[in-house]
Amino acid sequence: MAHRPLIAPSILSADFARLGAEIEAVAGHGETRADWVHVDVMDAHFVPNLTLGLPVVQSLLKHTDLPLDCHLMIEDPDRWAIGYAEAGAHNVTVHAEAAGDPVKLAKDLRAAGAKAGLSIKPGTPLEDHLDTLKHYDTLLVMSVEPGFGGQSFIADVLEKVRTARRLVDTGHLKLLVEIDGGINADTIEQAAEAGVDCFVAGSAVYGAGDPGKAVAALREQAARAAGR
Ligand SMILES: O=C(CO)[C@H](O)[C@H](O)COP(=O)(O)O
Repeated sequence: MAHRPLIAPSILSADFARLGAEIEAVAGHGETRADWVHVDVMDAHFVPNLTLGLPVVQSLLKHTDLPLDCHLMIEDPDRWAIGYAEAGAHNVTVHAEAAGDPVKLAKDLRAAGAKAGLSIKPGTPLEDHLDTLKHYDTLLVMSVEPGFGGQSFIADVLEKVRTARRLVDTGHLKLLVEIDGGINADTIEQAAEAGVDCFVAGSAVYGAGDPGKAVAALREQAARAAGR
């Protein structure tokens, strides 16, 4: 992995009444600028929480030039995901546990101009999806049970990261490995050492006094741990 670590602040931990300003806070210049903004779409069915949907994403896209990394924690993503791609989201990630035909969906998302991601919950084995990973641009490994920010990092999922990393580095796969849940100054190094490319961080960024500085610090820590 030659590129610098990507940091994607999760607006799940932002003030929802000030989303535009909260994204501005990580849209500065240089090291304080986030690489992507992670948008958690939750429907209160696939996960026990309700956040935001396509109309809010459409508004955010008008407000920022940062790439939106839309993580759909919803039932029936086969029906809803394409709208996010058509709206202009950079990545649209669906859950392996929720999608009926995730490979067809990935093809449709790419045809609509987005990067296609597959996400797996902590208890979902990567082995069940190895044959189809070539169809995706990102693999989002959940390191907490999806639904809420501020949970503790589940280190067991790093074995899935290591497996994916090996397959990418040996040329068997071409995707970015992303991790989401419990990423902070105490956990980011082990994730970086395991081979993560993109780190989603909610409370570690929006719970910090200066979200931009938190982005820079996390990126530097990950780069050091990964030897970049
Ligand atoms: O998808 C998520 C939860 O389902 C969030 O993106 C994630 O938990 C980020 O929050 P934190 O960094 O505080 O764990």
